[in-house]
Amino acid sequence: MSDNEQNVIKVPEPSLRRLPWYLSNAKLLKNKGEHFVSSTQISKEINIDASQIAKDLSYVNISGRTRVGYDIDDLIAVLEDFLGFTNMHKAFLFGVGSLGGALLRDSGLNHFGLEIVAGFDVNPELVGTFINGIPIFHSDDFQAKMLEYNVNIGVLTVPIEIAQNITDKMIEGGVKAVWNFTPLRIRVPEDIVVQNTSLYAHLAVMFNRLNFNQIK
Ligand SMILES: NC(=O)c1ccc[n+]([C@@H]2O[C@H](COP(=O)([O-])OP(=O)(O)OC[C@H]3O[C@@H](n4cnc5c(N)ncnc54)[C@H](O)[C@@H]3O)[C@@H](O)[C@H]2O)c1
Repeated sequence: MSDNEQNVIKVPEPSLRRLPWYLSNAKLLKNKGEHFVSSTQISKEINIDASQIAKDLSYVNISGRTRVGYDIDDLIAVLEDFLGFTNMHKAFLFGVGSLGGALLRDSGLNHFGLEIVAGFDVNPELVGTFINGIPIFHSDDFQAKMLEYNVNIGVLTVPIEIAQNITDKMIEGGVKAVWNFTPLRIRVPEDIVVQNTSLYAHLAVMFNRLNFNQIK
């Protein structure tokens, strides 16, 4: 199997969500001077069953050595490559408000393979300015900018009322994946990837567990 084929395997979502944890953990152990890491070691650090870790890592093109485990440098390189963090994926962001502005300021996204190359807004105070070196254009200029930049991801941080409209425009312009931060379940054609992300959903889980622990 070639590396490219390996990368297009449809890995179950729970495994995909865990792989970045293994990556962070491997980096942490490397910084502590370790050269090898086993599933059992990772298991102790992040409290996930060792057999689950071994299964998750079986999706990745790496094999461990009996007793010593995985070479840390290899594990980091293979995970970064598999997760797509080594390829920069260019994106446009729509809605440079509190959340959109914060995402533009977050240089951390670059370490995870996402480079937001431009923001779009309608606010005249924002259009023509830069945040973190990233230019902000008027939404009306989106189509023209699509031809200029090689982008296939759109980050959606506009008010909910216009979320569908902006999504439709993005897709018409050639965007193939939408990272949707709005609470709207946007409708898209089948071949378009949507990732919904909500900080608030995680808060609800935290509050529920907190209340549960308090009455225990
Ligand atoms: N997923 C999360 O965890 C999370 C967290 C915070 C906010 N949100 C959502 O993100 C969205 C933005 O929230 P916010 O607090 O940043 O709002 P905000 O009002 O600060 O920002 C919205 C921005 O969109 C711009 N805008 C309006 N019309 C536009 C258009 N046609 N094209 C491009 N930009 C346009 C506005 O000028 C403004 O700058 C909302 O839908 C909100 O519900 C989600």
